[in-house]
Amino acid sequence: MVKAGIIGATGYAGGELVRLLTAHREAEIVWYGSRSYIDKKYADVYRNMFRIVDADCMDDNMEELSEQADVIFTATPQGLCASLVNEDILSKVKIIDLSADFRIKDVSVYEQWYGIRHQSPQFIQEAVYGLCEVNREEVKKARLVANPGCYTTCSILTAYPLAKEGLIDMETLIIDAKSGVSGAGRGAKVPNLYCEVNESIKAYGVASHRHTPEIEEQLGYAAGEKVVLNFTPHLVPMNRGILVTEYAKLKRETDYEEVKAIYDRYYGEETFIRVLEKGVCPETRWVEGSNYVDIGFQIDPRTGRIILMGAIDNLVKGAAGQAVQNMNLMFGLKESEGLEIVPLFP
Ligand SMILES: NC(=O)C1=CN([C@@H]2O[C@H](COP(=O)(O)OP(=O)(O)OC[C@H]3O[C@@H](n4cnc5c(N)ncnc54)[C@H](OP(=O)(O)O)[C@@H]3O)[C@@H](O)[C@H]2O)C=CC1
Ligand SMILES: CC(=O)N[C@@H](CCC(=O)OP(=O)(O)O)C(=O)O
Repeated sequence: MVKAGIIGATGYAGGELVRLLTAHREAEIVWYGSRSYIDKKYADVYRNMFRIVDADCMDDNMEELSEQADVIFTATPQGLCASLVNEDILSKVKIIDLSADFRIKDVSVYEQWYGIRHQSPQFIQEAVYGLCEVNREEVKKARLVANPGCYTTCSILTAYPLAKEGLIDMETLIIDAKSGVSGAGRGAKVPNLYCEVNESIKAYGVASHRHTPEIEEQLGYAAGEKVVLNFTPHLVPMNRGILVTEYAKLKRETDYEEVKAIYDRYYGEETFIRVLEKGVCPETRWVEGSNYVDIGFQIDPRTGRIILMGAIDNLVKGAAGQAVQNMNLMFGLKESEGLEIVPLFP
């Protein structure tokens, strides 16, 4: 049994980790970390866990937790993991950080976009970017995994095969994304109140969202060139889900069959990536509660562009599900253990 500790178990991403790990046959949770609910019953915070989880919430003492756990998940605000981790801890326990602290290799880019000073830059190079389908072999050997962001997971996986194959002109790539409100976390913020989001859709973080450099860096590795792109997120009145629509000029003439063959070559064997049939567009509702990424595309011969679409559940493949997938890889478990979940409907 893999002993797992969660720092930030009372947040949305941490709560989803609790849900997934509770059903995992090879893992047990030994630490339900919190800041505001220390010594309170976890099931009093999330009542879906009534008679399922009996434990109390604990603090964020990573030193102590590293003596008890084999793996620590940090589902906490930006900067916290970097402020807690040290060599002694990493020599005893593996860490999967759901924040952005170790995702971006250039510390100055991280500090510029996140507006905070990095507390442990010495671990950035070692950290593996935990996009399982792309970095599977590196994840298996890692002791520190940077779990990708929710928008970024969906944006990168949707474009990755075409970027890697050089089929799209990366200078023309534009990513338009929509997210449900749980993407903003559980903390009370006026812009996320019911009356502020219900019956309305808005763009935010225009030309400035912090997922932009993460997407640029990863798609840059795939394309083998520096990538600069427009990424515009939107907040939509639903609980969960991310939908991305990406537009790029094709570098040469192509057709449906060729593009489909590329996607199939990259993702045909992937459990969690479903490339949809011709003419079918991904919808967030068909992946809700699951670790699936649904991908579709359409060539527009009129404009010479291809339009790519991807959908995930931000809390599962966009956060906790991918974190569990990473844990499975790091501990030599079946990659899909605990994640073989059929999406909810309707
Ligand atoms: N929500 C999403 O869809 C996604 C989130 N993420 C990332 O996951 C992380 C968590 O996000 P999310 O769950 O949405 O956020 P929430 O605001 O819902 O939860 C934050 C969690 O961190 C805890 N926490 C806050 N400050 C501290 C602190 N100083 N010390 C210890 N614990 C603290 C909170 O404890 P308490 O509630 O007890 O005060 C809570 O458990 C973030 O880095 C986020 O960027 C990544 C991908 C998707
Ligand atoms: C809807 C919403 O607010 N989404 C969050 C991103 C989700 C996320 O948690 O991403 P990180 O892990 O990179 O922080 C945002 O736009 O900031």
